[in-house]
Amino acid sequence: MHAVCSQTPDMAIPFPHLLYSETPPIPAPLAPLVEATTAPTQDDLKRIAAHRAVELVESGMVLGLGTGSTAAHALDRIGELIRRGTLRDVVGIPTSKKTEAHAAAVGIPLSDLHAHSVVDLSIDGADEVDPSLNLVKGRGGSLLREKMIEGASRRFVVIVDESKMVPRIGGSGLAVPVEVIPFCWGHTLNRLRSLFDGEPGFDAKLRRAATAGDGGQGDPFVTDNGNFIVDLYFENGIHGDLDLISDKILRITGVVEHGMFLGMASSVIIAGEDGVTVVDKREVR
Ligand SMILES: O=C(CO)[C@H](O)[C@H](O)COP(=O)(O)O
Repeated sequence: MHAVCSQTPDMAIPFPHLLYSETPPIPAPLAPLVEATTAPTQDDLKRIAAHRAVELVESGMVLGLGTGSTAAHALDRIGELIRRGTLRDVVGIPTSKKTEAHAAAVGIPLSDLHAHSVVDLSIDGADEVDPSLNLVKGRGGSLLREKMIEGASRRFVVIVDESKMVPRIGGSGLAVPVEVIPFCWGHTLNRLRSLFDGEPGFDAKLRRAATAGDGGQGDPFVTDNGNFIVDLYFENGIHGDLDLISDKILRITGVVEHGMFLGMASSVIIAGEDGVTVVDKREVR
């Protein structure tokens, strides 16, 4: 722990009864998504979920463009449909600089929340999804812009492969990210740690930029907003009232936002080896 303030330091789908199908409003995919004879890879499943979500995109829409390897498939598909002339007059609001560059490269016209304070449809991936459609997002580091844009959306559709479904968020052994300002980040980290004092197996760590050979002690990872990320680790997931826990985290001065997206998803599209399941917010607790 740094004492000095420094600015540079395969599970079953649990909702089979909620499965419904939609009538595709757009032409079929240009090429087969998966060779029929081989089992789909995880990336195939991500693409299948993404293409299913893009079926919801209509001409004239303002779109929230997600970040990550699953959302990237949606960007490619939207770009493809724009180039074919199937989609017209759509604009996309990117949730990260990486997405901005990708969207521009595939020909999606870009905008922002200044010009469009209401977004028609956002499509994005997630790191974890619980049975109530609460999410963990931000392991790619884009949680703040994602939460702003997806929170401004009439409809927020989450796209995942089935490995992202968990009984309890924070329980997959991976981090729940919290974006913090660089100033005195160690102090903010300690305050986050004391919030979860007594939680068995809890840990909080500053995220470092991935640099080969530095033993994980390299420069801090810096978000698109110039902030740092503190990753929270829970041994058995986050227990208790998630809204209350969210409020407690956000009340710490120095915290900008966290990666729990509670009650925000309108629906989740889950691609698995046995097919696609769509779970709608209205059908869960
Ligand atoms: O929240 C995110 C980025 O901040 C991503 O949506 C999340 O990490 C999922 O990524 P992937 O689709 O690559 O698994």
